[in-house]
Amino acid sequence: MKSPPINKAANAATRLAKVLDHSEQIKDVVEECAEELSSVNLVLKESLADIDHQPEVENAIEKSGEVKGKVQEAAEQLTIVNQALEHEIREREVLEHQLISVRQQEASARHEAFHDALTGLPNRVLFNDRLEHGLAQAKRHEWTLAIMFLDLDEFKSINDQYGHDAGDHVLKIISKRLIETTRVDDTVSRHGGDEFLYLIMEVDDRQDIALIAEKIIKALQAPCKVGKLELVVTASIGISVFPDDGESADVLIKSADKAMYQAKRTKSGYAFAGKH
Ligand SMILES: Nc1nc2c(ncn2[C@@H]2O[C@H](COP(=O)(O)OP(=O)(O)OP(=O)(O)O)[C@@H](O)[C@H]2O)c(=O)[nH]1
Repeated sequence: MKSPPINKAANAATRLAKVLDHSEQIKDVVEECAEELSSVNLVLKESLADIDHQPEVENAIEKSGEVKGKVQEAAEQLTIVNQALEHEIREREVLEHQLISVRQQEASARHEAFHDALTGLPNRVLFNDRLEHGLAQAKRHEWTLAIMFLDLDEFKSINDQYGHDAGDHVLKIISKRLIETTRVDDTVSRHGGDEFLYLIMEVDDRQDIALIAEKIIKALQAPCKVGKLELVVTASIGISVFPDDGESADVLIKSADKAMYQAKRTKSGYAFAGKH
């Protein structure tokens, strides 16, 4: 599986920390070598003082002293390199945290763009996208789809009698129940106010759709508990069916909206668009 960029960046800092660890070990070895060379040279010099003058041995000791100097210098350079590595690791860690925070902000902005702030349901934009996608699939596989336009009845009176906050609370409870009545492949969205739209994928026939509408109406029947209040909210549902009532998203939504008004007028709970 491909790792996401944040993980890759995090791995980069971890890899760099491993390189630093390795480099620190090498520096320790080099420092140890310099110390050993130094003590060996000291012993050699002391021994040489006791014996006859031997220029080759003196030269060798001098050379060894030079080597010790170089090894010491290498150890110092390694210390500088390791400090730079430590600095780089700290910088990367800061960048990684910034990257994670930017990604989280992006994800939350994306969520906000496609969801309703009050209820968390998909919004109009996401619903339209799912509907377009659903219609394309339905055309390809010759499926029947249903669109339901659900509008709460006299919701204004809840706001008027109990206040806007109570109204918000009711909308959240209703939304939760609507989600619970939705199958995985279906979508329920809030179109603003007290209007909700359903996309029901792959239904068999109108009898099937009617059963779903009845299930939704039943789910809404239970009183909504808002503090000490128990508020009963009913809804009217208009239903349009693809392909019978139209081929485009726009036509299907308008037909469902029209059918919803008919259901509201006749207090029938739900009504199908057209005459079938
Ligand atoms: N609490 C709350 N109320 C909202 C929100 N959005 C819209 N409303 C209110 O919802 C009410 C919808 O009222 P109407 O469109 O007149 O519908 P209704 O009262 O349900 O009447 P019918 O649809 O004819 O049954 C209005 O009072 C809006 O102010 C919201 O986010 N929170």
